[in-house]
This record gives sequence, C-alpha cells and structure tokens, in this order.
Amino acid sequence: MLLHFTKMHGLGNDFMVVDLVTQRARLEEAQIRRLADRRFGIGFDQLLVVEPPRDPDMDFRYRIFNADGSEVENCGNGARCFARFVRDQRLTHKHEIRVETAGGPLTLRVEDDGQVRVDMGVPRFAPEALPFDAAEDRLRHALEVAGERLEIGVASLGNPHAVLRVEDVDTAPVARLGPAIEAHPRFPRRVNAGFMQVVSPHEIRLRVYERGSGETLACGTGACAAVACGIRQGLLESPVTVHLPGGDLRIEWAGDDAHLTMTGPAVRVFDGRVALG
Ligand SMILES: N[C@@H](CCC[C@H](N)C(=O)O)C(=O)O
Repeated sequence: MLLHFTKMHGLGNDFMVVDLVTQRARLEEAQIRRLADRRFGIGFDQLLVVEPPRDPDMDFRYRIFNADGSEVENCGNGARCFARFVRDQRLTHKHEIRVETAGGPLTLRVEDDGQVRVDMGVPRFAPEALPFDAAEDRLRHALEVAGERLEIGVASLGNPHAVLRVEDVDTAPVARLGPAIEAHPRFPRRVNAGFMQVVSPHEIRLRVYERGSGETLACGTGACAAVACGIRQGLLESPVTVHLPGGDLRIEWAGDDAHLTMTGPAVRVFDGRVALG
C-alpha cells in the first residue's frame, strides 16, 4: 500500500507525520526503523501519528515513535508540528487543539504569527515519575557514569529527562556521556540526556542526546526539562530563551504546580507517498 506522509521539522528536529484519521495503516517497529533510516528510508528523528481521539473531550490522539521504533510519551517539537499539520490538512479549524498522548493531555495553540504555543502540563520531579532509581525527590542527584560522578537534575514532561549542567555546550562530551546516561541502569525505561550551559537567568544553551534517536538539533521536552530543573535549582527565572543547535524556544514556568508553556516554530518541508513493504 502507498502511505501519504508529510515531512516536517521543529528547529531541525525532524518528523515524518502520518494522518491515520483519513488513512488506514499499521506500522510495526521494524518498519519504523527502516523508514527512519536516512540512507535507505525517508529519514527522521521521530514518527508522529495523528489518530482519532479515544477520549471524547479531546480533538485527536497524538502518538510518537523514536527512530529506533520505540513508542514514547511526549515530543515537544513534534507537538508544535502536530498542531500545524492538523490545521494545514483541514482536520480541524480550531486555534486551540486538545490532544491525548501516552504522557497525558496537551493543549496546543497556533498563534497569528505562525508560532505554536504548547501547554506542556506540570513538570514532575519525583523519581517514580520518570522512573529513576533514587530514594527521594532532590534538586540534584549523584550519578556514576563511565567512572565519573555527575550531578544531574531529573524531570518528567510525560517523558523522562536527565539534565547535566556544563560550562560550555560546544565542548561538552555529549557523544561520550549521552549514550551512557541514556542506558544507565538507574533509568529502567532509559532517559533523554540534556547538557545545559547557563548564560544568564533568562538564557541557556542546550544540547540533547535523545533516547531512541541520538543527538538531535533540538528537543522541545528537553528544553522544558532543563528550564524546569534550572528554575527549581535557583539558576534561572521565567521566561527563559533556550538556544538549541537548530534555533530558539521560549519557555515559561511559574514553578510548583503551574503549567509550563513552550513557544516555537513548526515547519512543513514536503509531502510524499511511500510504499509499505
Ligand atoms: N524530540 C522530542 C522528544 C522525542 C522523544 C524522546 N526521544 C523520548 O524518547 O522521550 C522533543 O522535541 O521533545
């Protein structure tokens, strides 16, 4: 069968977006890995699937698969592309869109200037929310990685994140420590590893080694997690501009039980059809 898809990106974090509201298909893990391959397939960091909602109070169900085929709970850059996609495809005319994800509900708003603002919910820091093997919720946890003792913050934005403060993201050992943190046994469902450089209370630079996809040009939930950990640790103040290799995001969070919001762009690159073997 031929599957229609759209290629999109949020700050260079790129996606294959598939509408399963008007098409029927079942994508297996091995097929997703083949499609994600940048030489033998279409190439993407994540596959985003638009489905009808199961909950009648929601507009859509939004499912996310990493390049390694694993299904995950949330994707921030993907959420902005999702909002742009469902409006471009005329699957909805709403400006404010409610979607169900495996990590909980999200509210997405397409602004008049084309930017998309996402209510990412309340960040959670309790170890069981990730999950992370630790006795208690702390601002910083010690983690032994490859013979080094690191200090990390942890946060869940539906999906799990570890945040490590570094002096300079340009020289941070992302390729060496990223995979070791991702697969660390204290994170039984693996983890996304963020490397954060604090520039000022309202500005950080960030690189993220993503669970299931490797280092990407931007990670929306990673940006939210880094800012949430930074505010909690007293290093940052809302709003915070996050400079990622692919561009900038604006994150706002009033702390505690307040909802965190992320604002940034969503770009449609091309439409295509692919034969599913
Ligand atoms: N690129 C994403 C996050 C995608 C999922 C992540 N790799 C995970 O496994 O949790 C974003 O923009 O948030």
